[in-house]
Amino acid sequence: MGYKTYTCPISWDCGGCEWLAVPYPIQLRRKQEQVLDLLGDMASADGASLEDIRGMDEPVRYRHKAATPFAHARGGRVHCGFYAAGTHRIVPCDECLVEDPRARAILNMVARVAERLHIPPYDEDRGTGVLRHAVVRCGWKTDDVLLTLVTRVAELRDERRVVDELRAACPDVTSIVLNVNDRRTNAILGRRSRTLFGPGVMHDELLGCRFEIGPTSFYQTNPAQTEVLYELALEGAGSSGHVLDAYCGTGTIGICAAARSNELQVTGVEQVSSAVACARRNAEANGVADRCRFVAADATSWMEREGRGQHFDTVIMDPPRAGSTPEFLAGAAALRPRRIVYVSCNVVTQARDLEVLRERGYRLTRVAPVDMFPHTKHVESVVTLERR
Ligand SMILES: C[S@@+](CC[C@H](N)C(=O)[O-])C[C@H]1O[C@@H](n2cnc3c(N)ncnc32)[C@H](O)[C@@H]1O
Repeated sequence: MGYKTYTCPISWDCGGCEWLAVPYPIQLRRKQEQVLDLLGDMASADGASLEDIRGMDEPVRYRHKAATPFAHARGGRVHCGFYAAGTHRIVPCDECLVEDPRARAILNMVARVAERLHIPPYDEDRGTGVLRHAVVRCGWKTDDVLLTLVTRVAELRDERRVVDELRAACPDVTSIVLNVNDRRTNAILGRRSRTLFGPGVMHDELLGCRFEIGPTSFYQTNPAQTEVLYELALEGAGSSGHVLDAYCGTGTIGICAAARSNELQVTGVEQVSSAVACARRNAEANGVADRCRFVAADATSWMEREGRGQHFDTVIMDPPRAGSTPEFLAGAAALRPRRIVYVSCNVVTQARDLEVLRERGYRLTRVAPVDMFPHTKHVESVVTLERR
């Protein structure tokens, strides 16, 4: 790919791809250095290998999830796009370099339909209006496109017509869900969802397994690199024994592991109950339900209440950016699994948590950075630890 850079007409305003002007090989080098700074001392003290970051061949169109806020504009227009960096000013966008090309056109079309049908955008200062956000999830290996409309109210006026217009304007959309968020919050999604059209979920495939993903379930936004990330986690999981898949979302890592080896049994723990329901259906769909069990619980409470009495050969953990808790980490180490595989989207919190595991008898054996978000400063890393 050499040292070419990519251009985007709104890159100065949008703030989404803060490293767009930096050639991709240099972005990768910077991310590698970031991981080296944070984990290098631990890795060399433990004799672990710090591998080269795994990047993308062509770092464009990788985001299979896209979202937009909505706001009033002059003359009854509805604005949508990205928030300008550090503000809530909306920068319109016709086409985004890093998104699945279908996604932005659909989001813009939602704004046009809202204008035509006089659906008022949400006013975050006053807490009034209806349409807050729209989120599009596009399948990578499937043609599924799930559109979620996030509204302040539980019912849309003229709901049938809204759906008909959206379907006519966006024939790629295979499902439409209404998600209600009536809280004064920056969080996009609310807790209640209702299907307006189609199955209300999308499907995708990772490492040969098929997954159902609900509108409020976590699903990695870069599926191509997710396969790279999961391969690393599965190598750490081994091919037999009992695996704990903590912070499991819709069960993707554990199910891929179970599908690969009949000798593996999986327990997954996830706090979003609708994601756990998806995980159970996903285990059925992939023929591994007899060896996979999914529990809806806070990972720390589960570890303190139920985990303690169980035997696990491997713990895979993939917590959110804030990382895990000292209690979960202490509990995981007390189970004395042979290996712990820590998948992280925030190496700062990962480094903090790894220190706890090292103090409790584990040593790093492998550090493998992965670039899931080209043109941003974010880096993921998969760290494998073994009991000393
Ligand atoms: C980074 S995602 C990983 C999900 C999954 N491993 C995957 O690759 O799709 C983190 C997951 O942890 C869940 N989560 C966040 N806090 C949690 C907690 N305290 N207990 C259990 N799950 C939690 C989130 O809902 C999310 O599904």
